[in-house]
Amino acid sequence: MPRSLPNIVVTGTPGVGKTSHCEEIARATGLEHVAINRIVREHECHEGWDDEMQSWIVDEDKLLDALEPLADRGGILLDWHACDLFPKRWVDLVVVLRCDSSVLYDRMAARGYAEAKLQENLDAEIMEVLLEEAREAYDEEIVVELRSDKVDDLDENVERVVAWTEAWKKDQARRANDEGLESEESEDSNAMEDHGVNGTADTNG
Ligand SMILES: Nc1ncnc2c1ncn2[C@@H]1O[C@H](COP(=O)(O)OP(=O)(O)OP(=O)(O)O)[C@@H](O)[C@H]1O
Repeated sequence: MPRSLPNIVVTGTPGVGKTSHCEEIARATGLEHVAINRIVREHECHEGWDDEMQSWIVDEDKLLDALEPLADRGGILLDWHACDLFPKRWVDLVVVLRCDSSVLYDRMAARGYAEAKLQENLDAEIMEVLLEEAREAYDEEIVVELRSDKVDDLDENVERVVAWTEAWKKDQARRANDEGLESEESEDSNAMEDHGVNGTADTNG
């Protein structure tokens, strides 16, 4: 069953602005912000807490099971610092947020991140780990890289995603309409055949 609302993955290194973006996009589009950390906690899709990295050790199978009904329904913003576990069929757009490393350092330091986590995240941002992961997992044309260094970037990015969402919805509605017309046409032609209008079978009988 085709979805009438898109699913969007918003990904990037911790601190790049995924939550801020998802909250604004959700407000502007009505899509549902699905913070994976919350789902992991609420549905217990984990094998415990990693103290050093200050994050859950995620059980991906359980997580995907918990997300599947939402993804099938459509209209969700998946907010997480990884993306390649989400099946391709769920995903219509992947937004990879990028941030200047000194800006990111300041954001993480302000949050009091442990040194190990801070360093690993900075390295990941510099090495473009998330961008690479997204490009390997999904078709090139659905992966967009957006800067998130300043508030103006955030506003601009939200506007772009809102415009994309509107265009996607229109396109999907047009397709559904075209398919509906096609199936009506084929029903009509079957009906005509059934009644011998189009065929030759009945003409002699
Ligand atoms: N484009 C931006 N310009 C200025 N500040 C920003 C921008 N994006 C995010 N911030 C700020 O950076 C901090 C981290 O943002 P946010 O929580 O949205 O990041 P995140 O990627 O969701 O992090 P995490 O993965 O740890 O949840 C917040 O204080 C937020 O206000």
